[in-house]
Amino acid sequence: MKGFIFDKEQILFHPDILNEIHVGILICDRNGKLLFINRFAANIFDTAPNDWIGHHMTSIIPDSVIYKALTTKTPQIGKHSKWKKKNFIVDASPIIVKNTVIGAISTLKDDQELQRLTDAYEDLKRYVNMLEIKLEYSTQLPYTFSDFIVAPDSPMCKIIFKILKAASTDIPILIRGESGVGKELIAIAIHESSLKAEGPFITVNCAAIPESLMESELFGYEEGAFTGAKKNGKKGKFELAKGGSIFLDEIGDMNYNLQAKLLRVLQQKEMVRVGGNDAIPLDVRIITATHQNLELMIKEGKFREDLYYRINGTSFEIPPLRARKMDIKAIVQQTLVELNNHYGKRLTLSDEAETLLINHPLQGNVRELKHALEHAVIMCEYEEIKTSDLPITFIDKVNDFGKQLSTVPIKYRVDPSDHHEESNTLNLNYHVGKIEKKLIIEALERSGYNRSKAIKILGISRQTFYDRLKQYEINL
Ligand SMILES: Nc1ncnc2c1ncn2[C@@H]1O[C@H](COP(=O)(O)OP(=O)(O)OP(=O)(O)O)[C@@H](O)[C@H]1O
Repeated sequence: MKGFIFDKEQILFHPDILNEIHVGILICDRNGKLLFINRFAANIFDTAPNDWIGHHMTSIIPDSVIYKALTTKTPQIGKHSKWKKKNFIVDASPIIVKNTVIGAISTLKDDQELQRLTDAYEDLKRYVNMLEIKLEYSTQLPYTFSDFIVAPDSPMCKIIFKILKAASTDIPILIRGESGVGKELIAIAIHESSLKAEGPFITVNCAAIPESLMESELFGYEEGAFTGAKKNGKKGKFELAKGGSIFLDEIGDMNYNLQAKLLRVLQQKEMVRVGGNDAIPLDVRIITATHQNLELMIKEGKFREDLYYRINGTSFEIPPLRARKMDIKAIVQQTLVELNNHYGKRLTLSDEAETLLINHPLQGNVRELKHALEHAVIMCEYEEIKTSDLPITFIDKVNDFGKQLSTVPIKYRVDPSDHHEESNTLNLNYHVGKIEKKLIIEALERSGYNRSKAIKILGISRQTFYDRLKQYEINL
């Protein structure tokens, strides 16, 4: 036990009680002599406690707040104070017994500590805010849609409720909408809230699988069905999805002849493996998606009308992200929290960057938005994401889209020629590489990061495409 004489009384306590806390404490007597200083305060003042105890406050800290509280007999709250370039906040109060001031006490908080606490508080507030948003619509939306971020006042909420009604039946569902709006995410949620939730969820991207392989991919094959066929044959996606759901993504890209085979399978509720004879019963929920106008394709003779009616028990159109700006905000907010956690950062978004995101055409929808944000989080070197941290091509698109947009100041546009490294070189590979990379990124963005479409746009083979992604470190 240690202590001090206070107003002729010996006061004893264990010093750790006041030394372990992250707030400085000073106590002085009725004459202004320092009686006690805890470790935190001593650190702020860069002194050893014993060097100061017994000295008059005015001799150690001229204009000290504690002395002012003592002499004016009035509490001094939230006073900013400075000591050798260190800023801190001081609260001080006289100690009054039986109407007589017998001393004073003050607390000191390091301004940096205050900053740290404010930052932590802001982080926590953002997190709570995000949880509140989640909670608000999670009371309305079922857990199966927990990954699907929507604002509480989003038009998507109504659509989701309708989807859920359909999900609980066996009816085939067609999901429509631009690339990247979340059709696959919705298909997963439909499966999870369906009667077949316990079974597998199998995805087939009808645009990505070469036509020649599609039939065996879907329906499987028997041993010896064709050259290169595996021993014992192979199960198709429909067989793999048994008891669960099959999600036929980009159904509009399915070859016309195969459409007829698919229709037969759906009508007869059974299928036969390529090169086989035995009928295998079909026990799957059918969910399809497309970004194409199937009705127009039917008129143009590119999509079978009978298949259209078979897959379209009911259909839902997911609006593009630019048509539901409240969702952009909600997605940005939550994605930033997730990215900060992932990259160990504590970044916030500047107003300019937020304005740009909200006014962006976002042709690649949520996928494009998330990619742009991740790029910005990785590139950002300070505490706030600026417009210039977003990908150049992304900024260019908003400028092209809305030249009238006064909200995106021209100063935020980054000119690629600003990067002078090696710009004087005539090395052909260097320049060809730069152009190739730019074209690949452009194709990816135009296709809403749909690889198959990007490959088509670029007119290169899948292998070359993936080789280039690796070579230019383009992460998808
Ligand atoms: N509302 C949302 N909340 C959170 N993430 C979303 C949302 N919508 C889409 N995403 C994310 O955006 C990306 C694209 O979503 P998804 O693949 O489901 O879109 P899609 O419409 O099926 O695209 P495509 O037609 O190109 O296949 C995924 O990473 C998905 O998780």
